Amino acid sequence: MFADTDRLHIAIQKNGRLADYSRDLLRDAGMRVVKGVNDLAARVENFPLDLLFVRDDDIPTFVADGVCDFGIVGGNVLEEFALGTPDAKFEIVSRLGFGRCTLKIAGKDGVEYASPASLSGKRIATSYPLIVNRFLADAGVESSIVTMNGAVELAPRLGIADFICDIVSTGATLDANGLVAFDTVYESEAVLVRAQRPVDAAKAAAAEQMLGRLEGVLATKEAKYIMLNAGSENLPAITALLPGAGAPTVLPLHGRPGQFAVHAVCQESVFWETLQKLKAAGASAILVVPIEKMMM
Ligand SMILES: Nc1ncnc2c1ncn2[C@@H]1O[C@H](COP(=O)(O)OP(=O)(O)OP(=O)(O)O)[C@@H](O)[C@H]1O
Ligand SMILES: O=P(O)(O)OC[C@H]1O[C@H](OP(=O)(O)OP(=O)(O)O)[C@H](O)[C@@H]1O
Ligand SMILES: [Mg+2]
Repeated sequence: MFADTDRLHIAIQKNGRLADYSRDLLRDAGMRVVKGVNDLAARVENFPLDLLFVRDDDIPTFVADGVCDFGIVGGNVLEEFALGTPDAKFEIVSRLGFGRCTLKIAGKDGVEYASPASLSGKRIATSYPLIVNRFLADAGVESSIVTMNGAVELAPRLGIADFICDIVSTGATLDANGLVAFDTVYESEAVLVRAQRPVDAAKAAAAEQMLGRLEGVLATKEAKYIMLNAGSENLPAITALLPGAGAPTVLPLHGRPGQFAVHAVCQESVFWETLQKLKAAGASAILVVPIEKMMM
């Protein structure tokens, strides 16, 4: 299957934080995955695409080496790879809005941290030595880095490091280990990464089609169709409140002079607060409906 050069290949995480989101994204783009010959690869039956299920750490290499045309990987993992492989050829096609987390400097509750200078001469445990190195270099600080592949949060308790730099999302893992976050080193989310190498016209066309669909899926995730009624005097204030909407459609309401229906696609999240503001600005009969598919 891997040798089939007519088909696109995408590497996604086999198990872990990004695995389900990655599969869901491809499914939402209409890719019907059939079970593979083993659990390391699978074929899409209605599109020239094969999926490779791998460890997240291997995804940047697969893409940069051209084994895969695309990959879905945490921005943090890709950044660490890029710092260690400056000649690697790849490009980030889009940020995917899931796998959001932050690399943070943390230490035992009570340890002193005022600024990065507090790390001077200290030991920092991390799985992201190159990102941490850059952070230290930017701050003009010298520390020693202890590289660990996992369970980084244990390092201060084990006495092998004074600080850690690890992934934080809710902060529950830090809490559970008696650690406190002091500083932000890197903000991350999952990204779609693409190999930079020439491909034949058919494959290039398939890649563009896939990207168009993925763009549509990402755009519809937040997007909502909003409908409301309002008097003409309130239209300017109301249209200004619609989040990420282009020019809305404004139609006169039958038998109600001076009253209009406003329809718009909002590209950004529509929160309850927005609806309350719209109502206060004179809107009534406000409806917000999800958009299933969109192609711009
Ligand atoms: N708590 C979290 N919340 C949100 N995103 C996270 C969180 N932890 C990790 N991530 C993101 O998901 C990616 C994968 O995390 P995961 O913990 O599944 O990796 P892993 O254990 O190294 O998996 P693998 O077995 O593939 O090597 C991380 O690189 C990061 O981008
Ligand atoms: O701030 P929190 O919401 O607690 O999330 C942070 C934790 O999540 C990740 O680990 P994960 O749970 O994916 O397990 P892993 O260590 O086996 O990768 C990460 O390595 C942190 O330990
Ligand atoms: Mg990993």
